[in-house]
Amino acid sequence: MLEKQQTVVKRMEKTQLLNRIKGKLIVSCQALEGEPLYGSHIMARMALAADEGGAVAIRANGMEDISAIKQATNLPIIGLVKRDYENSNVYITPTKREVDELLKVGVDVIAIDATKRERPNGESIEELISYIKEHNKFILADISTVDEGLYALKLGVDFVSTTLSGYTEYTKREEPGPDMELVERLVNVTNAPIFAEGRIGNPKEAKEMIQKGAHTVIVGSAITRPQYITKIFVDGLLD
Ligand SMILES: CC(=O)N[C@H](C=O)[C@@H](O)[C@H](O)[C@H](O)COP(=O)(O)O
Repeated sequence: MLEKQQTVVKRMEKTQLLNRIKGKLIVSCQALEGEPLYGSHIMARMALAADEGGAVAIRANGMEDISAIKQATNLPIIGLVKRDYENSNVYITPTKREVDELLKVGVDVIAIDATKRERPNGESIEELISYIKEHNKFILADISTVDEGLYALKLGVDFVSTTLSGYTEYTKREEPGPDMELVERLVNVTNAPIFAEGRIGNPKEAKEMIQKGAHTVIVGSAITRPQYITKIFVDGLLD
């Protein structure tokens, strides 16, 4: 009976979260070592600013940033851990080690690289997803193709995000801007919630993603990376 009740509670929590973010903006507050705004206290202020501006959730990287952000805002957190491994190009929550760190710090959703690429230490996407599900956590699958999204859903992830379109060897593209087509194709083949993420540069593009069927939009650099925003203006003056 207890298991059945837990399932019902999780389903209600998922519905509440989806209703809270539907058609709204999630802000990714991330800065890696070497970026001007690197530092948990800075990312916490970024998250507070995003909250004040009307963001409905925060995407954040690493235990320190997530812990600091949780002090600054009560918004739901999509957590990930970026870590490079020698024998793999997968760096967004690549293994159980990163999942354990997110379980320790506490997040609402765990974001993982769910591309078809080789994972570090021979770990498989199947075992990573079942490990997270054993811990009763919602999963956001960061993908770069429709097939990766469908496969991740088959494995039981809760949501799919177009985060890695243009970043995998087999989806590299020169033109700037978000992958509207990937969102459109995904919403046409599944009813699962599709999050539009990656290179969304302005409110018009964000709105277009929602109109194409994305459940929510996640924007990072265009809001939280001033070095990127400055370059957009500098380049714009040269046009
Ligand atoms: C490719 C990769 O590692 N993307 C990361 C995923 O967590 C973040 O660095 C992005 O900022 C985030 O996905 C939002 O995208 P954009 O910054 O383009 O709005």
